Amino acid sequence: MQSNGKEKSGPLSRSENYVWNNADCIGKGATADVYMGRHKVTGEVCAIKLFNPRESRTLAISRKREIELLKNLDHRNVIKFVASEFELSTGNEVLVMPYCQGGSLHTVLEQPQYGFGFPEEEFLIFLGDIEGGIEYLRSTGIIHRDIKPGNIMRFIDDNGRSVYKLTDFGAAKQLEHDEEQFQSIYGTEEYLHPDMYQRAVLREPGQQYFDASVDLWSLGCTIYHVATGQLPFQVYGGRSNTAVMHKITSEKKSGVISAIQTEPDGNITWSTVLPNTCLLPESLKTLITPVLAGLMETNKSKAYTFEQFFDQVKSIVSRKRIEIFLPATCSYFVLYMNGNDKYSNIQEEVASQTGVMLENQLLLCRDKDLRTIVSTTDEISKYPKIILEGDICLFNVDTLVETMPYTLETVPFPQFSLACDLNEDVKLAKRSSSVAYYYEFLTEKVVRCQKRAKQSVFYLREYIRGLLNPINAWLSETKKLASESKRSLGVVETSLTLVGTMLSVFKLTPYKDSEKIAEFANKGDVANLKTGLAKEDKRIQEIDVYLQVLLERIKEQEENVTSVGCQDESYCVSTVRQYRQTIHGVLTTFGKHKRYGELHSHEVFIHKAEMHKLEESSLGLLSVFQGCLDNLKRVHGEVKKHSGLLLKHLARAKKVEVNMNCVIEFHRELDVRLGRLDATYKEAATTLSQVLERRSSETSLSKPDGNKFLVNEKPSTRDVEVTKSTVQYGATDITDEEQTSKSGPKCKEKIYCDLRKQLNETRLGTESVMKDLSENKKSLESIMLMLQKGIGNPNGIT
Ligand SMILES: Nc1ncnc2c1ncn2[C@@H]1O[C@H](COP(=O)(O)OP(=O)(O)OP(=O)(O)O)[C@@H](O)[C@H]1O
Repeated sequence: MQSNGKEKSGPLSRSENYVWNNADCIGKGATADVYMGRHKVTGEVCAIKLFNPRESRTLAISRKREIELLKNLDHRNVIKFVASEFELSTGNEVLVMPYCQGGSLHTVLEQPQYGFGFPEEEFLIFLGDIEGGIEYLRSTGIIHRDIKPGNIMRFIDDNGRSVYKLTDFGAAKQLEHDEEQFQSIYGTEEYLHPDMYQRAVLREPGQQYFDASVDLWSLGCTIYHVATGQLPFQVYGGRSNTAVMHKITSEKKSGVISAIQTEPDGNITWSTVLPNTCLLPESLKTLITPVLAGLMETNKSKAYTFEQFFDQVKSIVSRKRIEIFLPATCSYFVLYMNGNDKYSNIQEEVASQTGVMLENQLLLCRDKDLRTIVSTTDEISKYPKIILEGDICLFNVDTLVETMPYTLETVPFPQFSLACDLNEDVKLAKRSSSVAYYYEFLTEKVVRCQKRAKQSVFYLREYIRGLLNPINAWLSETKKLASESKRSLGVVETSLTLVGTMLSVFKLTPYKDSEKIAEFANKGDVANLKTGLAKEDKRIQEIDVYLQVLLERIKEQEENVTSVGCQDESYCVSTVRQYRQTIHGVLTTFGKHKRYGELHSHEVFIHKAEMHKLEESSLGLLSVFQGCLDNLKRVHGEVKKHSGLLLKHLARAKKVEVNMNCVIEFHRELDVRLGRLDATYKEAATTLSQVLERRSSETSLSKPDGNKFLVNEKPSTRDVEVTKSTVQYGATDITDEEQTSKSGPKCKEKIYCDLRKQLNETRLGTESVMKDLSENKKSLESIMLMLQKGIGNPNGIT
């Protein structure tokens, strides 16, 4: 029948409070037609289920049961009962429900864009909703008995988000208790438990009683359908091939989640995994596969219980999703982590998904080491949004690892034909449209991977710069620190030498460590520190040269990656989208032609032209996609080269960091030892000062002959040597001989006074040095802090 181009409004039907147009039929089921209607007063849109007037006794029972059950149900994932009324003109009962704009899941899955299943986000919404609905039914003791996409509605909420709702409770049953069994058979072939299939479809005696678990099998088939866009069990010849269908479902091994026969009496391809064309990330597939296997399981001891199903699904949908880009393969992968997992769990999951060992993992969130953003003890649920929303890259710091770009599962377009078979052509156009949607998805992915791959090189470079730039700044600080330390060491050395000499000259035996101090001051630690300081000076020079060369090399590499690959990524995607829309347009035309039934010559001409367009567009789309894929390979090559070089630079940067840490460690140690020397000095100086003071007073009180002191405190030969060679007492050089000759008390008093003055001055000198030292200590601490902040891992190489 050909359209005359005029749309006619159908006759109106009414119930007490609702009105609907008979042309607005939105669905037809075995027992009823469903219309879009409105409330007579409020105008609110609703779905009116008009039950078949010529219903059998069984159908009448099922209608009553559906209405009674629905009245008592109230859950966001179960269709709501609004009213039950009677059509005014016929007296037929109608059930009024909220209108679900998205139609049934069956209609949704029929759309070409879902030809390969739901994308990740929508799939998770569906999974959570169906679990919620079934768990609610279970809590009210109801089994649905006809779970399938046709009985799940897609409601679109105010935010545009899908809410899936179970509907059609015509086959549902209220059980008295959990284990209750029943005999009646309901359900839809493709989703039917094999035992029920045997009775309902094969009409064989088989099992007499069934329990609530039949819903689980149907649920498994439905989830599989949503995840892949196809039924799990497909036999050649479809519904008519009932024997093989029953055979595969009842004889399949545990773990098998799909079985396909493509030729008459042909082999069956069993599979324990989801197909490669499935759009879900590998990690989600891994989580969902055991659930599917547990649901579609005939062996009761291995089959999932409702509780297992609820627990598993709740755990899956509540997981935290972390997307990580892997420049080595130019692909990304997704982690599904528990909220209470920690950083180490991420590392383990990354290792299991990529094979990159824990110690070789460098996880960058943009240009920062992930560990500088989150603490290793933080729970993932507390992670900032930036981490859960992407922009994380994984580098393998083991640069020797060879990598390949990842491969994508391609799907062929169907064979085009000019035979003008209207039924077949619609199928062909529909398949082409699905394939076009699939390539659109892949193109977006490929283009995104190129972009992220280039970004990852940029981020890696910035990360290395982030390590090196502060070192550069610290270097000049450290140089200042080194010269300060040198000065301090000089002053401390002089002070200690002075004190040591005084101790020796005056043979202050009551001061027990005098010998030790003198030796320590003149030969020991100070000398070591001086040598160490000179060595560190040299090391600083070397770091400086190395660092400047490294920064220069990193700069040279800049900009090289951005020039490869698709230059205008959005253009590639929009071109593919345009081709896909054209293909979809052909499907619409072919659908119209099919409805016409037969075509006149001009329409045949149009039909053929459209078929030609279909072929052209498919080829055009494939060529754009192929171009993007080739570009991805080029980008991979460049990224591999550049990230390889940068990772070598990173290893060098880590060496610089280690050397820098040594320098800082040395200064820290120097600081401690100078402090120790100061303490020694102070102790000695105090004792000396006291002794000198005492002697000064004793001398002024004593007789002119003060030899007593000198006899007792004559310096040893070694001390005299030291005194001769190294010490100046103020303006006058004092030697042993001179001391003996200038032995009058006045002279001695003066000497003691001078010495105390000198000591005091030295003491003030060292105090200011110590002040400098404490300043140095502060800048040392701030360098350490910067180092920790900048490098994030003060323990050296990861
Ligand atoms: N609330 C609704 N909003 C929008 N469309 C609806 C709604 N309820 C039902 N439909 C559409 O009507 C179709 C038939 O509805 P329903 O499944 O309730 O009828 P049925 O006769 O019980 O079906 P079955 O053949 O499964 O027994 C659905 O597949 C769906 O496309």
